[in-house]
Amino acid sequence: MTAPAFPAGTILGYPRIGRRRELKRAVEAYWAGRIDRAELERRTAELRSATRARLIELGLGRDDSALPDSFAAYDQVLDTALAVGAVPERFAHLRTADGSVDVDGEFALARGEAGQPPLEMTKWFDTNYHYLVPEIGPETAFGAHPERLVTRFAEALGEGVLTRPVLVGPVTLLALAKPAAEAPEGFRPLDALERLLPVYAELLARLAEAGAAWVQLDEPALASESLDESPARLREAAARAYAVLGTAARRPALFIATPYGGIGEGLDVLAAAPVEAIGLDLVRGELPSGLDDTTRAGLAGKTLVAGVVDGRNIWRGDLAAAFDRAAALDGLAGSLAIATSTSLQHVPHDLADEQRLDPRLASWLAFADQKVAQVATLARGLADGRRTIESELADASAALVDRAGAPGVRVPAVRERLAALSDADFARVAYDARVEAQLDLGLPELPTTTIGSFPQTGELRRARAALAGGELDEAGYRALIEQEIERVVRLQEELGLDVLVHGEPERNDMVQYFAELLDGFAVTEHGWVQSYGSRCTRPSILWGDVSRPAPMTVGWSAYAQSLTERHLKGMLTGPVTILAWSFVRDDQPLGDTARQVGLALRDEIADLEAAGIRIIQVDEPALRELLPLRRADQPAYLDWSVGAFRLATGGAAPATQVHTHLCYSEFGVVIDAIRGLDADVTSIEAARSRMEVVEDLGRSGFDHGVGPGVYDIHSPRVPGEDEVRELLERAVAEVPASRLWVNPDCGLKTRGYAETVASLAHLVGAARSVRESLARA
Ligand SMILES: CN1c2c(nc(N)[nH]c2=O)NC[C@@H]1CNc1ccc(C(=O)N[C@@H](CCC(=O)N[C@@H](CCC(=O)N[C@@H](CCC(=O)O)C(=O)O)C(=O)O)C(=O)O)cc1
Ligand SMILES: N[C@@H](CCS)C(=O)O
Ligand SMILES: [Zn+2]
Repeated sequence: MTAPAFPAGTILGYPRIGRRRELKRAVEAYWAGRIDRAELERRTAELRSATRARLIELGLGRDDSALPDSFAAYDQVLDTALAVGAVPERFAHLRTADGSVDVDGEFALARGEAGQPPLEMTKWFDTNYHYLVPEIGPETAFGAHPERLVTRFAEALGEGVLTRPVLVGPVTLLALAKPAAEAPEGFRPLDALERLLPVYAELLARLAEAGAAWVQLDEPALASESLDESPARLREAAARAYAVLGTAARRPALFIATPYGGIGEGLDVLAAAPVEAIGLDLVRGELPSGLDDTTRAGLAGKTLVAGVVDGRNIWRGDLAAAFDRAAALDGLAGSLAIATSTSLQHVPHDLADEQRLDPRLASWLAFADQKVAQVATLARGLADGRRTIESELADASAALVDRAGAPGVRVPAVRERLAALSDADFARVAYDARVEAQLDLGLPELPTTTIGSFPQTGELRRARAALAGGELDEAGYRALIEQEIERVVRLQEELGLDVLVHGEPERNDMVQYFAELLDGFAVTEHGWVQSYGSRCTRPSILWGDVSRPAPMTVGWSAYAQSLTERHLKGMLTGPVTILAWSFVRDDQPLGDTARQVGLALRDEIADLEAAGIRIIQVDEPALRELLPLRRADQPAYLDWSVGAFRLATGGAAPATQVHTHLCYSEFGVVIDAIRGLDADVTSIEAARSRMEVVEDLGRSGFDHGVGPGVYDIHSPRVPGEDEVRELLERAVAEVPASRLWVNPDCGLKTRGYAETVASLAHLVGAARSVRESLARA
């Protein structure tokens, strides 16, 4: 086909939450019954319209398919799964008369419904975004449901904007899916590719009919070596998929984007395929080199879309280097375009909204809107020559120089302390000796505990907002938090939990709370980024050397301990997670930064011990998330990440019981790293996957304490006592009871009190009943 011209500059996706979290507010109001469906539709349409207007204002083209339509009410993977009819059998009743699933059905899949747990949720590549895992089996009734895509395309066209619909590509959709419950042993979702392709072809035909000139298919699976399918099989699948889709009778031009890393030989496959544009992540991936003649010939007829503006962080970066990287590709393909390396969904909307950031720091930054403007600048430079954008390039370079020399970026005292570390600082005494030293904790068999947070009530959040706005003073805020801590402690005593927590009511977020108290970080006012569904976080900006000016959690933990005879577990966020969920400086290796955070936490642990806290949990839910997608990079990562955790905890006395907690990921591939953390007890998400991870841990020879989650806290569903007991019995079959803990999958901050109390009562009841049956055996 003769392709329409690809836009000179584009982005792979844009934040959809809204600059004031309009999407969050709309869907949560809908779920709470405060607005009806028509109002929900009205508000989401308004948000999309505002987004289009903004992107055009920032320099993207109105009528050249430069604007991606990357909207999703909950999740883009779920939207694509629904567009191809991949609805799990257990949710078949959600299909409407024409077989599609409407927005209510979509929310039911995402959030579960009575008696039916939701789709599993897990991390999207190495990001803090969570997608819903499609369930695919040989019987999955695929069918094209283009209505939503077409309606949104028409909505934009009605405003005179020619958008570029975005879908997750067929290879990635299947590579990220899990086998449906009823699939036979050994079935792999990618086996369903042949049946799925005609459905994608149908979607493309319908979009072409509606007038779409280009469609973007995201195939990040090609950039990952960490999926269940081998890179070779993924490439083979991509070759087949695009041979079929590329020769479909009626279709828009195809832009295959491959964000999150380099695709290596995947480029040969896409170059050979009958598609019109290929997007490369040139921030994480390499410039193509050593290409053979066939690949060169394939590229000659295509557009190469150079992803040189980093979609993953908020640094303004080296714009001149980005330009040169893109320009180096000139002549390699039929034409060249500029893009972001990934969707901008991982960064906040607009730096201009941040009035309280230090202006010097702000001059080093670029949020989504500034990155769109960077794309437009670079595209102009490619078209009109480098000299036409010389002043923008020079300004960005000057900001980089300013940043390198600014006070706080390199603090001698922090660097000297790091340089003086020795191996001994990274190790505690042997585990067996620690078990001995901890016997006087007097814990029962199968001790019960929670992961840290209790429900974050509206009252707490409002109080924090009032404190920030000056309507509530420090003393009033402290009194409220202490009142909440006391309530949570009493509740846990009544429920009969063995190891108590203070409930984390003082924390806006488990990373931001620490970032606000550590030197080297800045926080934003409006820098929200979608984490999953309607939930957002405000990643902090780690810009300088990190140190701890004062204790951060000791006051709250000591207060909670003073209220009870039981052990109170201190609660910290680990160095890897603090890095993973912040925007981290890019001017030194992550390992160096992680060790600085590790030292600050080490001091906090010493202060908690001095305050009489005997059990301390250091959460590392992001340990798996940061694992590099390329295997060659993984050993170095595992080395520094495990090292930073051990540095944080290595000073703890043998009698102090160190816990860690992991969630939101499949941990099979980092089992050795979990062992390497050498925590006395590891609590780990397990309920949704029915304890699979316990088997993995057993196989790996893991012989420390373990608390596989027996209550899935991601859904408002209250598990029955029998259900919890059954999960516990599975765990007891794999792990000696002497090492087993009983706890939920994760913290309870997103839950309401009613379901929390009921679920914890069942958890304690189930633990008691299993304890009794063990005693009888
Ligand atoms: C454990 N998880 C976390 C991840 N990343 C983090 N950085 N933090 C995490 O905890 N990644 C993996 C998972 C993802 N899970 C979640 C779970 C829950 C949320 C969540 O609930 N987010 C909240 C925002 C939390 C927050 O920062 N709250 C602040 C600000 C509160 C606020 O919005 N205030 C209002 C005013 C008050 C009012 O009237 O109610 C306002 O500003 O408008 C606080 O508590 O002070 C969310 O609402 O989405 C995220 C990730
Ligand atoms: N301590 C944290 C861990 C979440 S991953 C909490 O309970 O919310
Ligand atoms: Zn967790």
